[in-house]
Parts: sequence; C-alpha cells; structure tokens
Amino acid sequence: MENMVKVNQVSFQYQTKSQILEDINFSIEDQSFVSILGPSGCGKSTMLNLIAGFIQATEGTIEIEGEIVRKPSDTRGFVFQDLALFPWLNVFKNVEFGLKMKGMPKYERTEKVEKMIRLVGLSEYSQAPISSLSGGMKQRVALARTLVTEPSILLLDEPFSALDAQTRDQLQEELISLHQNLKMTTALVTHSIDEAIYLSDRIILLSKEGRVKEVIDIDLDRPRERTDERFHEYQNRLYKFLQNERQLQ
Ligand SMILES: Nc1ncnc2c1ncn2[C@@H]1O[C@H](COP(=O)(O)OP(=O)(O)OP(=O)(O)O)[C@@H](O)[C@H]1O
Repeated sequence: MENMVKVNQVSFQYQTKSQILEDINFSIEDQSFVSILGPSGCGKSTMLNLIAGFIQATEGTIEIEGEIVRKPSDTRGFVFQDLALFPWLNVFKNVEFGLKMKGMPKYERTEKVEKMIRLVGLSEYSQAPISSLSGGMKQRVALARTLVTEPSILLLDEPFSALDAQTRDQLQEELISLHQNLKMTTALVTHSIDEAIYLSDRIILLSKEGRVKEVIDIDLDRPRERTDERFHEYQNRLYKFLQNERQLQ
C-alpha cells in the first residue's frame, strides 16, 4: 500500500509555549487505521490538528497524497470530541448539512444522506431531533455527517471518550466495520490502550516530551477479540509504556 500521509521531521510550538512536538516522523498507509497514543498533554490533539491543517508546523512538513498541508481542506473529515452538531436540526438535516453547503443537488444528497444514516444504524431516527438522542447516537450522527462528504482521510479526536464503556465498545465495532466497508484512511487520537489495539493497524506512541517513542504495528486478525492472548500482550506492552511515561513526570 502507498503512504497517504507522511509526517516529515515535524516540530511544533504554540506561540506562548515551549516545544510541544519534536522531530515527529511517521506515515499512514492508504486505507489503514492509525492511532496516536500517549500520556495526557503530550501533543496528540496538536498532531491531529497539524494533519488537518488547522495549525502549521514550526518545522518540517506533512504531506497528504503528495501535497504539503498548508490549510484545512474538505478532503479531510474531522470528528471532534464535543461533536458540534446542530441541536435545532434533525438527524437527516445534520448529516445533509455539508453536502448542502457544497451545493450538491437535492436528489443526489438525499440518496447519500439516507445511505450514510443507514450505515451508522440510524434509519429509524432520521427525522428525530438531535436533543432526543443518546450520547452514542449523537456520536453516530457526527460520524455520518463527516463520512457523507467522502473525505480522503478521516481524523478522529477522542470521539468516544464521553461515552459509557458498553456504548464505546459497540461504537468501536461499528467504526471498524465502517472503516473496512468504506476503505477510509483513518487517524485517531486516543488515550485508551484498549481502543487503540482494537482498532489500529499501527499505533504511534508519543512520549510526554512530544517525541515518537515507538511505532507499533498491530498484527492481529479482525474482528479482534479483547480476550485474545496476543491482545493482552499488546496491552501489557502499551500499559508499561504509559506507566513509565507517568513515572517520568
Ligand atoms: N491553543 C493552545 N495554546 C497554547 N498551548 C496549547 C494550546 N493547545 C494545547 N496547548 C498545550 O499543548 C500541550 C499539548 O496539548 P494537546 O491537547 O495536543 O495534548 P493531548 O496529548 O491531546 O492531551 P490530552 O490527552 O490531555 O487531550 C499541552 O500542554 C496543552 O496545554
């Protein structure tokens, strides 16, 4: 597989702060699922915002499909932790919004929106107001709203962190089947070891100093079993890493 994203010697600092990320190098293969994992405050969200083009690297470059990222683009779909749905619109209209903004004709958008709402399992709730939905359902709407615009890469910043454990597991399952279905290159920021192993082809481990500590390829068949012995081996390895990083603080 070709590399979709190449992060080359990227360093970053906010104007008022010392270095957040330093000499970051990694790549994301086309159609693969990559997670960025590391202790709190190490710069995971910053890394994702750089890939999205919301902020610019102080040094180094990020290439997506051979082009250097200089600004945000609607070819990159972003799902935030706080969702940013429109509470006054129903499910259908929330999912439709981006396509409408792009000026897509009504018949074309209706078909795409209905298909995407079906894919995230919300067909019955198409006309429901956002305020009537559970947290997990809102998260599905947020995913559908981003996916319907068919971005070439999906960027997820802790999308499930506000959900209860059971809903979270269920959405992880749904996300990975959507990923396999749509073959969408995906980068996820998470602080959950379990989530990273369950979902990822590759995990980028950031140290608390904002450097790439290790890149781990997860060599497990799908669907993955959390009770699998090899799953536990990865868990132990990552747990030890995070524990060690915490002790260094
Ligand atoms: N807009 C900003 N201006 C200045 N400093 C910032 C800004 N955003 C984040 N930071 C700082 O940069 C560092 C990295 O933040 P970032 O949110 O990228 O980390 P993170 O690993 O995603 O954290 P968490 O796991 O807690 O969400 C933190 O020290 C944070 O306080």
